[in-house]
Amino acid sequence: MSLTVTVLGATGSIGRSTTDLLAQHAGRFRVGALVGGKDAAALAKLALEMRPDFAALADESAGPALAEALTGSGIPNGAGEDAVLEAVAREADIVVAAVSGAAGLKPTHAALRLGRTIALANKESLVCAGDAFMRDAARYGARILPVDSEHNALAQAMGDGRVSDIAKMTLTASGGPFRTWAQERIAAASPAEAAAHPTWSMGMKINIDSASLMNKGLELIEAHHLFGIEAARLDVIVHPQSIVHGLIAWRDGAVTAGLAMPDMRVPIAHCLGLGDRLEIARGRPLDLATTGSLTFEPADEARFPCLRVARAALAEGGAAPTVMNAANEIAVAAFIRGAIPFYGIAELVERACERFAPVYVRAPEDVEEALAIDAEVRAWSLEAVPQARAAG
Ligand SMILES: NC(=O)C1=CN([C@@H]2O[C@H](COP(=O)(O)OP(=O)(O)OC[C@H]3O[C@@H](n4cnc5c(N)ncnc54)[C@H](OP(=O)(O)O)[C@@H]3O)[C@@H](O)[C@H]2O)C=CC1
Ligand SMILES: CC(=O)[C@@H](O)[C@H](O)COP(=O)(O)O
Ligand SMILES: [Mn+2]
Repeated sequence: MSLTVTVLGATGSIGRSTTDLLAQHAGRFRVGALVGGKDAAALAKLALEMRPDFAALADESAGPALAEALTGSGIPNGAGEDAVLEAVAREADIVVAAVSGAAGLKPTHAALRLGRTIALANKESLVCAGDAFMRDAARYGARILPVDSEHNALAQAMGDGRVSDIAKMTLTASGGPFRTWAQERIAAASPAEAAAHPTWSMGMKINIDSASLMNKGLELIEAHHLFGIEAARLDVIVHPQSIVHGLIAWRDGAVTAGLAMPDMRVPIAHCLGLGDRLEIARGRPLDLATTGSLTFEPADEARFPCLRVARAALAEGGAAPTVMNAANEIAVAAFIRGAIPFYGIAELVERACERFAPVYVRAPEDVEEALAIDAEVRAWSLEAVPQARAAG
């Protein structure tokens, strides 16, 4: 019997890698709902290829374009928040959560409340509302499978080991496009330069996060929630080849690691396989002899202050990660549209963390509270953008 897979963020980078795998293994999977943000043409094209049970866009105003593009196809569709929730409510064995940003939290949490198996790429859900999210996953019997390459590699490296036996869990970072750049050059970097990731093909927001190393900061917080491990036993190391994705040093000195070519279909296939290993057509097998050297170096928090800010938010706990994530999303969007320089991102995020630290001390009790804090910090950060520009 085939498994039904719903994809949130279907038209994005992770969404496309997922539907590529679903198409390759059409006998094993059927497509439940496909959900996108606002790109009606892209979702309609994908829906015509994949024949889902339902297609939905978050942006209500894009609904008529989607409906028109799917006229005569027989594919039910809709737009707006209710349509997205209707998509989530459709029967599914696996929900791939691949919306970008905290916008993914509500639909992913709705799937979680239905007790679904969730292949989670949307790390911002965990950064925004990690405690409540993981608590509700347990409460509603939802299984969370990590898609993020480092966390998936770490889950595989864990085997049946115990978290209490871990001495150190290390996430690798490619170092991003500015790994070897001097601080002055980074300060003047353009959005196009920041988006030129050296090893992975990804969406715009995560590309900028990788360039600032905020992505690795988000991932430390993600690992804390996924594995239930505290900050003191979490580490980051720069590994420019992106072949080793995560390492676990055990208390007896043994180290297990997860390796693969930098292709997101590998961790996605691991999640979709639910214990079976799926073949990936057109995948490049890892060949260490031709790869040559695997190199490692420490992360430089002076040139990449976002990593320092994220570590501080993780150490502080409470609502600090919620605040940090919201400010970062506004700052990244401001950088992309040219409103602030690259280091304006770290500056704005740090100011937001300082501003809100005394206001929100404890962790959000539920997802609704997390989203309320998120909205308040976004509004404040938007107001602060011109000041950040002057300061930068
Ligand atoms: N790309 C990668 O290799 C990796 C990504 N991740 C994580 O996965 C997530 C997705 O990343 P990526 O695929 O790169 O992002 P993309 O920007 O490529 O895709 C984002 C997707 O989300 C959709 N979307 C945007 N806003 C909404 C909304 N409000 N409701 C529903 N859908 C929405 C977009 O639709 P539309 O285009 O119509 O707006 C698009 O389908 C992120 O959290 C990222 O950190 C983690 C590891 C690796
Ligand atoms: C593919 C993936 O998992 C990304 O999150 C990746 O980690 C980004 O590369 P960086 O290591 O440069 O952040
Ligand atoms: Mn990652």
